[in-house]
Amino acid sequence: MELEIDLTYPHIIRILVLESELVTRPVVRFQQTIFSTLQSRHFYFITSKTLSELRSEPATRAIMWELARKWSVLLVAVCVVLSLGNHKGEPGKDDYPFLEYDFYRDSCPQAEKIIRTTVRDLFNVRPNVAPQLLRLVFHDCFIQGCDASLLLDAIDEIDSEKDAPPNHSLKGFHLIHTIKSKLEEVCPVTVSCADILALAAREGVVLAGGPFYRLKTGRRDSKLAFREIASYELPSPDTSISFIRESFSKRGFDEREIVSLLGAHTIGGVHCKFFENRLYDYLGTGRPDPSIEPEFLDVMRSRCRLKPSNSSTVMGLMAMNYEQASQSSFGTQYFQSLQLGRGILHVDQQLMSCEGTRRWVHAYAADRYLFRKNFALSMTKLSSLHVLTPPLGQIRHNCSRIVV
Ligand code: HEM
Ligand SMILES: [Ca+2]
Repeated sequence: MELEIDLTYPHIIRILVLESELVTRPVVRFQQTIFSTLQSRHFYFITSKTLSELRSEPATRAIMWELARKWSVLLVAVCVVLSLGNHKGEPGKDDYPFLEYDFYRDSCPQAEKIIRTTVRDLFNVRPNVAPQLLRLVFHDCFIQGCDASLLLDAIDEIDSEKDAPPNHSLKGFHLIHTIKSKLEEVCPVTVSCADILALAAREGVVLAGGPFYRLKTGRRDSKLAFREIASYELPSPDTSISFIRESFSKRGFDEREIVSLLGAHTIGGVHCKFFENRLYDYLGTGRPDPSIEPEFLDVMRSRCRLKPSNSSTVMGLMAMNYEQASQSSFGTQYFQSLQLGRGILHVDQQLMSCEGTRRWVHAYAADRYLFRKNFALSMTKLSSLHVLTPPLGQIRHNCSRIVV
């Protein structure tokens, strides 16, 4: 067994115990801490806490004690909490076998760093890059997989997905372009746009207070775009819960994962046009959606007045800024709002309308670690859907055009 610690992110301690031979010598040194004999089982912990925060938490202390007792491991720093043991859906080393960790280690060793620092710089100027990137990766991966098909412009044979109605309100394409231009300067035609999208969105999540998740790389870019499929397969904000369940389950997501992914709606903004009908004329009744809590209905109506039409007004999905959407509230506040009938989009509030999803809303509202863990796992899965690997696909030079 081997212990690997990655300190790429200063505020994140990632500890990965890989299955292999039992090692009885000290294997790693971290802040004067020696980790020694470890046995059996595969662990993957992600923590977004600092060492002192970890030490002060009773839950963490209990886990450290449990580990120390069971495996005679001396742990001074460890691990909140992807729960102990292998959880269903937890990424193992054999998941997504066509991709690799650090795929560009030889061909472009600076790639991940360039992506990280560029997103950080952009975020420091305009924090709304984080939700923009996150939404882009969802809209790309949901349609024919994570292949950057979404980024192609309508030229020649390409029927651009950008022209599909559900994609009209997407923003942030220029961010991918900026990152790609920097990468082209150092490693021309090497790093795929699909990898840039996945890694940049992950960066955005971390910057917006969400959890870090590990991503393999090696995705290739598609030579096609799928406007028509995007038009009817991307869920509308007025979708029923049964359609959501069906379309996500076709892509391998269960209710636990669906509810966690919708936690992305903690950050970013929404145009009034996407929920106006709930405020004034729900399903043609001339009345508001009865599931909206009355006080919240007044607030939303005051922000999105019907006349003169205000449908281009944007309000925060959770009406909060990035300081508020910090680690403590990323997700939690979204789920607590749903419990109170304060979901903004119909699709959000729908999570409370059936038992299968409602129980996860309650679970995530009560336990932010559970949410962060499941969100991280679901994002890893979303970011690896139906990837293209050789001999399929290509590496584009410009993310909005195929190489001919
Ligand atoms: C049932 C599925 C979903 C529907 C119907 C839906 C719909 C929407 C709509 C209508 C908006 C507002 C767009 C605007 O006004 O410009 C939005 C925003 C957003 N969505 Fe979703 N969404 C869904 C799932 C997801 C998932 C799975 C993610 C990510 C994992 C996601 C991430 C976001 C983000 C981050 C924003 C804010 C974008 C920004 O501020 O630029 N959504 N979504
Ligand atoms: Ca795609």
